Amino acid sequence: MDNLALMRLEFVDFRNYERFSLDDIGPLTVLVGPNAVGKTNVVEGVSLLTAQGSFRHPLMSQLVRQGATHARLKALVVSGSRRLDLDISIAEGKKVHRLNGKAKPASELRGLMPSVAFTPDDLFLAKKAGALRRRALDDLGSQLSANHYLIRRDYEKLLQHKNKALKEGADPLLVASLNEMLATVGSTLEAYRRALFSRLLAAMAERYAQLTGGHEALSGRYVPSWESSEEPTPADLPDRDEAKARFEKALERRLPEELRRGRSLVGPHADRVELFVAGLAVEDFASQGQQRSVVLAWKLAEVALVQEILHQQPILLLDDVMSELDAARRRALIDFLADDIQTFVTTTNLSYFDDDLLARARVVDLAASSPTSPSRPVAAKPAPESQETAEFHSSDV
Ligand SMILES: Nc1ncnc2c1ncn2[C@@H]1O[C@H](COP(=O)(O)OP(=O)(O)OP(=O)(O)O)[C@@H](O)[C@H]1O
Repeated sequence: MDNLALMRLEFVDFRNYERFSLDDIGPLTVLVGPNAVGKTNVVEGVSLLTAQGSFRHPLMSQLVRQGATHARLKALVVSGSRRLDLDISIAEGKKVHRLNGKAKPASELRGLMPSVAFTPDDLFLAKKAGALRRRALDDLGSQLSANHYLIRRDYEKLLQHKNKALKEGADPLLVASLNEMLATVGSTLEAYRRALFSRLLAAMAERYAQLTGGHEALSGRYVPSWESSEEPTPADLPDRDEAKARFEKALERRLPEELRRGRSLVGPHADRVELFVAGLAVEDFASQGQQRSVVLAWKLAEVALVQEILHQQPILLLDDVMSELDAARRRALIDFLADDIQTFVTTTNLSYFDDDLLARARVVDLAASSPTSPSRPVAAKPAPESQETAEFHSSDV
């Protein structure tokens, strides 16, 4: 396994930071501070530099500090004698990625230094079988395979084009010709998603069993929008050619309805990613605790898949999730951190962490160096020896 490590971070005019830098980053960094100090912004910066995208899916302009014209993010990543300088500049709605000073398309950089983020919003992964689960699959797939990223991007462009045409009451012949392209691109995207979901599900089921003592089984299926959710199990899904043929038929069948309603009704944007605990749909039947275990299993499975497919340890970004988990699930997550996965954790309160973990962590108090909230001690636990502050200047917002 290749173990690239993030050694240095630097932001200029990114989110609330005029300047932020962190050096000599170790295996475990705990970013602590009160609400709105900029904890999520730091892990978002790491996500942009590593996953080449943000788990918040913001507009480009939102990343640039209010009042500034452009933002710059830099990271130094090292593995033995290998050294990578990653750099992103954002200005006028454009993002330029550089590797060792050379501009590169983001699609070439994905997977180089992958990361897995776990944020409170991920808890919604357990609540609905639609958009969020599809997006989580595509975000993971985009880091694991440049093709997944490109095919998803092409599909979204085509879909936008088709929706615009439908809205403007375009000629059915134009829509039919767009459908031809959609069938090819859409069935490929679906094939990527289905293959990825089947691997993710296997890893999730294993982790779910570990988290719950094996008392109940987690299962799931990927249901294409052209399929009835009542019938098939994943094993029954057809091969790629047959799937494309069925998708084409559904596009043809539903064209009159699409023309009438002015939007696209069938395709991977409407597929369902279904999950069941003991045979019952997670979003409808699972308890809050079961839903949290499902999400934790999903995230741990993402880490496992990155290791398995890219032979690379991902960086783990845990944004304010400790407060969302109960003691048992917190323990499970902390035990997982014992592995050699470079991790950033944000929290408002260090009491969620035990002494063992704090002893091996570097605790960075983001409030201590802020000009708007001058040095204050971190609450709840005595500051460990390694506690320090980051060098930064936040804006007045
Ligand atoms: N483009 C921007 N320019 C200036 N400030 C911004 C920009 N984007 C976000 N902010 C500000 O950054 C601040 C910190 O946000 P962040 O989400 O990192 O907080 P946090 O420390 O994670 O807080 P919480 O504990 O409440 O989640 C917020 O007050 C937000 O308004």
